[in-house]
Amino acid sequence: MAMIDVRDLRKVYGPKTVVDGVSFSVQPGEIFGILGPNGAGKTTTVECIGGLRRRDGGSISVAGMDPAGEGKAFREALGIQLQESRLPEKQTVAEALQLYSSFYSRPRDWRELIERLGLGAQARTAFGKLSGGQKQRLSVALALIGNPKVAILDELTTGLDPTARREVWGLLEDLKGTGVTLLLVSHFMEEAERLCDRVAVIDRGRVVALDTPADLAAGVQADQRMSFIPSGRIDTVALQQLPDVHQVSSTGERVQVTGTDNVASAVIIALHEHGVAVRKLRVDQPNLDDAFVAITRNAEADAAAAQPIPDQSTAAAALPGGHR
Ligand SMILES: Nc1ncnc2c1ncn2[C@@H]1O[C@H](COP(=O)(O)OP(=O)(O)OP(=O)(O)O)[C@@H](O)[C@H]1O
Repeated sequence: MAMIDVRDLRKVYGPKTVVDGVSFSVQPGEIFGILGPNGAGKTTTVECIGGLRRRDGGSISVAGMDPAGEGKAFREALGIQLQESRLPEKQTVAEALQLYSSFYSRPRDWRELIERLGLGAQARTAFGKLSGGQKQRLSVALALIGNPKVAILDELTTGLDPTARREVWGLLEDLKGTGVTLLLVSHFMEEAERLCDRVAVIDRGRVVALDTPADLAAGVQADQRMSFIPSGRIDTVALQQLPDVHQVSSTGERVQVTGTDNVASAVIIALHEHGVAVRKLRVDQPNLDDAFVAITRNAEADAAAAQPIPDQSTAAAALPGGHR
């Protein structure tokens, strides 16, 4: 049975439908990512799943429970880290964690948790004195303190420096083996690629792609990119004419070439034939970042194509002095 099952979820604010038929299910122990542009409906979706917002349509099941009928068993099963967490300014890290521990029947050891999250030295620091990154780490700790079956982490590492980000990723990788199911909202493709078993891309309130990060990246019709420093002068016009090459450019002594899957070997062989070696070679395959850009660009084009063509007579009539 799925740990999270969302069917045809809808959420409306006034005249605006911000979640428009979202469906997906997450298996026990899976790390599932939700990606999407700003305002796509990601937070609204996970807040409905977490029982923090009332849905307007569809069904949700989390560990077999409906968040709309939320009770103690539901709160025990779920940990939520939200984009902005606010605690009393004077409450210390230790006090907050002890208080949150008391809400659960099987809490984690908070001392071990803050050590893992690099917050050990701040145990006696008041919330108001923590840096943005430290507040973020504390909010992750508060989401995990109850040993939840499901944790929802919304923009988990936003505001963290690269080292802290990697520490948090390490903690989640450790958690993965323990069977907890993680629902992760992220803007970082590297984070999703590294942590998530599968991701859903949400755009304008709809799921526009759902797959493993590797399969989403493999599905992108993007050029392969290579760059290198040639050992001698090269004829960029001749390079541009190779059948596998789409574009050649250069920055300083480094030459960038894009083209088909075969572009790297085609360029290396062609240059070798002219006695030029390729140094400091970099070849980039399309990644989740490319997939995200392609998927959301396609979704935008589909949405534009679906716009009704304005009725010319009405449009003209609406103009000052328009024909009636
Ligand atoms: N309480 C609210 N009342 C009215 N509109 C809202 C409310 N909360 C969110 N919205 C709107 O719903 C849409 C989706 O917002 P949501 O926060 O779910 O997007 P998101 O994908 O999480 O965005 P971001 O990546 O910027 O955090 C946005 O247009 C937002 O302005």
